[in-house]
Amino acid sequence: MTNQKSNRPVVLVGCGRLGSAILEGWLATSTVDPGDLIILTPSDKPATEAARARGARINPPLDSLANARALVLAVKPAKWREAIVPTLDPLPQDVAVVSVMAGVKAADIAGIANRPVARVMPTTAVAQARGVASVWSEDPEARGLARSLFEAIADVVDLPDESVMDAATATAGSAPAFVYAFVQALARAGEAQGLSRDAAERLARGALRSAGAGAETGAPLDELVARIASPGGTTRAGLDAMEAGGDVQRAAEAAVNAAVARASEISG
Ligand SMILES: NC(=O)C1=CN([C@@H]2O[C@H](COP(=O)(O)OP(=O)(O)OC[C@H]3O[C@@H](n4cnc5c(N)ncnc54)[C@H](O)[C@@H]3O)[C@@H](O)[C@H]2O)C=CC1
Ligand SMILES: O=C(O)[C@@H]1CCC=N1
Repeated sequence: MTNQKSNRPVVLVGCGRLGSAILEGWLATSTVDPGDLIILTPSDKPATEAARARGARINPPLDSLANARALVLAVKPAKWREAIVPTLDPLPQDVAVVSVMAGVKAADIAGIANRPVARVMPTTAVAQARGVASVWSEDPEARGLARSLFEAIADVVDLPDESVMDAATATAGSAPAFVYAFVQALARAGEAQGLSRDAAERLARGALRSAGAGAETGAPLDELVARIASPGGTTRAGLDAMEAGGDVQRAAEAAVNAAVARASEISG
């Protein structure tokens, strides 16, 4: 049955840092059969080559898009119009446009694409099938399709309303960078206490990995803290110092609020 939904192509537009990560995750988890994958990209990347070797079509003639079921838009917010316009003529009317772009509103995309739109905000750990992805669409079919593309590579969080997508972008899409920045600050503090730079960075990176392993158990965050912080011990002393001036909460709020504000600027 050639017209079965699952056999219809998925088109990935843009194969940069996030597009490549999504592609790697799909290939690793067989979310999309490589034979059903079309990638539109101006620049070949290692992930694109790996996909080509497994049967994906890279920049085929645009009439190949005629039976597509989803078009995943993974370009920069400033580039999406020029990227999507050439695909609109061949794309079928029932294709879902799945945008992973920060800030760009579904209504703006629908206004040009004239197709159902879903928004997804993943982290790049989708490459290792360990991401998290917020999903929203007012169209139940597009939401379901977006979920199906991400649930094998991410913990999918359904958002009730598009208005919280910018908050989700700050709290997850951007947040691994915030966490890395904090871990880098920890390494610098350890260095200031006498560790070599190399040892401080390896230890801080290992701490991040250890924290990630704890997070993956699903235990509540305050319980994870309590497991490490012995009463009267070193961790409790460190936590008390961190919490005393409210600096950590302030830094988190500053980062999240600035990222949300930037998303609103992008959406215009
Ligand atoms: N990098 C990240 O951690 C995350 C990024 N995002 C979103 O993903 C989108 C892409 O971000 P990155 O991958 O970081 O950027 P990037 O700059 O690494 O990738 C963008 C890609 O789009 C390609 N491109 C440009 N014009 C094109 C066109 N007309 N047709 C097809 N491809 C075209 C470029 O060649 C480039 O490889 C952005 O909208 C961003 O908001 C969302 C969540 C996380
Ligand atoms: O920095 C950005 O704009 C994108 C969106 C979330 C992560 N990277």
